[in-house]
Amino acid sequence: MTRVAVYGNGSWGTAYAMVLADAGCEVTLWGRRSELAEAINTTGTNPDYLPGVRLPAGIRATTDPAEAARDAEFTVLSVPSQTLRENLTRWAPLLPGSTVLVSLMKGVELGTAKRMSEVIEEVAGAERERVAVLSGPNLAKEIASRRPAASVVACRDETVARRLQKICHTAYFRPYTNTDVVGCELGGAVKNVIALAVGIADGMRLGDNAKASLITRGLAETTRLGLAMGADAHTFAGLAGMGDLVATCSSPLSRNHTFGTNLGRGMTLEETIAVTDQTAEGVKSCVSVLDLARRHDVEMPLTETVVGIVHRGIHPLVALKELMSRSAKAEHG
Ligand SMILES: NC(=O)C1=CN([C@@H]2O[C@H](COP(=O)(O)OP(=O)(O)OC[C@H]3O[C@@H](n4cnc5c(N)ncnc54)[C@H](OP(=O)(O)O)[C@@H]3O)[C@@H](O)[C@H]2O)C=CC1
Ligand SMILES: O=C(CO)COP(=O)(O)O
Repeated sequence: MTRVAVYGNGSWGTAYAMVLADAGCEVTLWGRRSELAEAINTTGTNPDYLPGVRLPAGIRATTDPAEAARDAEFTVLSVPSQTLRENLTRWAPLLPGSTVLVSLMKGVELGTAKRMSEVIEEVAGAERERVAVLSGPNLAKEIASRRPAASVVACRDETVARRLQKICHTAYFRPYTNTDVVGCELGGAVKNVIALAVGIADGMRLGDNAKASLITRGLAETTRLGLAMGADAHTFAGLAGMGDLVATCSSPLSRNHTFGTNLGRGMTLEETIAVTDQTAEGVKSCVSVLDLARRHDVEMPLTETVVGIVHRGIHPLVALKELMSRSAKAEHG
C-alpha cells in the first residue's frame, strides 16, 4: 500500500486525500488545529471544510508533522501559497529523502515571484525530478462528492508523473501526465486572477459577452507569460489552462470568482475579505503574477486591472473604461 502524507486539511487537501484513499493509498492528513484533526478522526468527516461528506477509511488525521512524514512515498502540499515557505522550512527535515513532493497550490510567492515548485526545490533541497504539481478543473466540493473530473499531474521526470498518476486514478478522477511543470503552475495561478476579473464583471452585471471576452483574453495573456517563461503553448489549451480557467470563471463554488463578484457588487476590499473564510489565492497572487510579467517584459492588461481594483482602490467602472479604451491591436501578436 502506498503511504502518502497530505499537509493541509482544508477543502482541497481533504478532497484530494479522499481521491488518494479511494485509489487505495494509506493517507495521513496533517492540519495545524488539534480540534479539527480530532474531529476528522472521531467523526470521519471534515466539519470545517467539507461538512456532511463521509471520508474514506484510509485517511488518518494528525497535527504531528513527523507522524505524517513517516515512510511517505509522496508528500502532498496544500496550504495557502504564501505560507508554504515558512511551513515547509519546518517540515523539510522530517521528510524521507526519496519522497516525491507534490504541490496542489495555485499561487505565486509574493516578493520572490517564485512558483510553488521552485519554493519546494529551494526549501526542501529537492531536485526538480522529485517535485510534481497537480492542476486542473478540480473544484474541491465537486471532487469530494465524487463527481467526475480530469486533471494534470506534471513532473520533469515522466516516470514520476506516471507514478503519481497511478496512485490518484479513480472511477471519478482521471489524471493525465505532462512534463510542463511551468505551464501547469502558471495556468493554475493566473486563472485565479482572471476569475477575480470575471467575478467583478459578473457582480457588475456586464453580461456573458464580457465574461467570454475576459476568459479568452485572460487565456491569451496567460499563454503570453507562459511562453516567455519557457512553457509549452499546448498546456494552456489543456486541462491546467483552459479547463481550469473555464471551471473557475463559471462556478459559484470558486472562491476567487465569488471574491470578485462581491467586489463588483460594490463591497469594499475589507468587507469582501471579512466575508471570505477560505483561501482565494488570486487576491495576493495577482501582485506576484504582475511582478512576473514585468520581469519577463510581458503585457498582462487584465492582471494589471485586477491589481488596480483589488489593491489600488480603482473603481471597477473606471477600470472598465480604461480597459476598453486601450489602443486597438491585432488579436494575435
Ligand atoms: N479548494 C479548491 O477547490 C482547490 C484549491 N486549490 C488550491 O489548493 C491550495 C489550498 O487551498 P484550499 O484547501 O482550497 O484552502 P482552504 O482555505 O480550504 O484551506 C486552507 C488550509 O490551509 C491551512 N492553513 C491556512 N493558513 C495556514 C498557515 N499559515 N500554516 C499552515 N496551514 C495553514 C488551513 O488550516 P486552518 O483551518 O487551521 O486555518 C486549511 O487547512 C490553494 O493554493 C488553492 O488554490 C487547487 C485546486 C482546487
Ligand atoms: O482551483 C480551483 C478549481 O480548479 C478552485 O478555485 P478557487 O480557489 O477559486 O475556489
